[in-house]
Amino acid sequence: MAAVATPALGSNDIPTYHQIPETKYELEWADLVTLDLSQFDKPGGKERLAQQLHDAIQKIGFFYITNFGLSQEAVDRQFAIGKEVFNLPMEEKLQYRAELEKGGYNGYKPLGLREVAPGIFDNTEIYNIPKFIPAYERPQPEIINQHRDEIEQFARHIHNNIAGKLLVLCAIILELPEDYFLNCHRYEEKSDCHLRFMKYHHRDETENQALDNVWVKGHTDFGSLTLLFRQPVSALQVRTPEGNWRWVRPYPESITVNLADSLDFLTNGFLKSSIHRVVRPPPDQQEVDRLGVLYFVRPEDSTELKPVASTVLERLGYKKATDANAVGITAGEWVKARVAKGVAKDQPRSEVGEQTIVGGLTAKYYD
Ligand SMILES: O=C(O)CCC(=O)C(=O)O
Ligand SMILES: [Fe+2]
Repeated sequence: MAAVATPALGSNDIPTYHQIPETKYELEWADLVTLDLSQFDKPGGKERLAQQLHDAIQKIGFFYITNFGLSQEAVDRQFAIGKEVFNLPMEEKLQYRAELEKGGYNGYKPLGLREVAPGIFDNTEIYNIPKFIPAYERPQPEIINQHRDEIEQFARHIHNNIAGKLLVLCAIILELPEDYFLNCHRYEEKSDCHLRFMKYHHRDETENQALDNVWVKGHTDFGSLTLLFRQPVSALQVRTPEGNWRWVRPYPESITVNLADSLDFLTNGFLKSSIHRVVRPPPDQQEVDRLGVLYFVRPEDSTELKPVASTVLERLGYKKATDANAVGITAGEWVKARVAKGVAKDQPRSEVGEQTIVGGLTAKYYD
């Protein structure tokens, strides 16, 4: 019998991840600013980046960052690990199911948990990995345990060296002490920050039509910042202030970043939580399952979501709390309530509009 050639893999090795080509279609792309983080430590660099970020958020709370200190190889390793996680047998993945109904989100979220249109269920599988601190130790699949050091290094780098820089830029914009937001985003403290592997299963024509091609309705994210590592399948769209949807182009070697609810609350709407959605990819990418690697940055659980005292907010008229209901609610409560509402059976997620979350606060969903 002829021997079957197998690649020489060590026990911890996994296949190299190859990204597919970008779409050939010319879509209506969003015009996003790129922040080159290699400028951060140069003289005057932080201030220039803060100015750029300030301009970006006036238009749209989405931007790219480059030169963030992780090689493409390191990023691709995370895609490779994520792919292996989703390739595990369903019964194994279900052993790590997240307690979504109780507002817990760490672990596995199976495909099709939410009915997004009558008889049609969501097309995402998610695996969330919390911070690597004792409070969040939990059983993980072997594939994660085997690569734990690599994943932890990756996550800590994102948190401390990428998100940390962006939080400093936010403080500079608000003329606050540079470490202002760092003090409520400490890695060792409890918070809902997590690294996420996410897989969108492609849909057939009938499903796409029933959904008007919208896979995830327009929404804002819950935390402070969301970081999306570049992947080539075009599907993410941002909503412009004029209410138009524009595609986010997969910019080479970049991370796409958006601002989220908690920063919006903390700045009384000055740092705007950006509205985005996920739609059917263009025809040349329709048959692929879209794998994502994301990092969600959220304030420490105990952070009260009340507006900060900033002279900039005062000057620009953002001082008065317009949404008094956010005062007294903590970041931890907000996120848990939003997660739990997101899976609750009685919530018409399929509809556009406002959803009550906690203490009179609402979340809006867009077409
Ligand atoms: O997959 C994407 O590009 C965006 C995902 C997203 O909006 C989310 O998970 O909140
Ligand atoms: Fe989102």
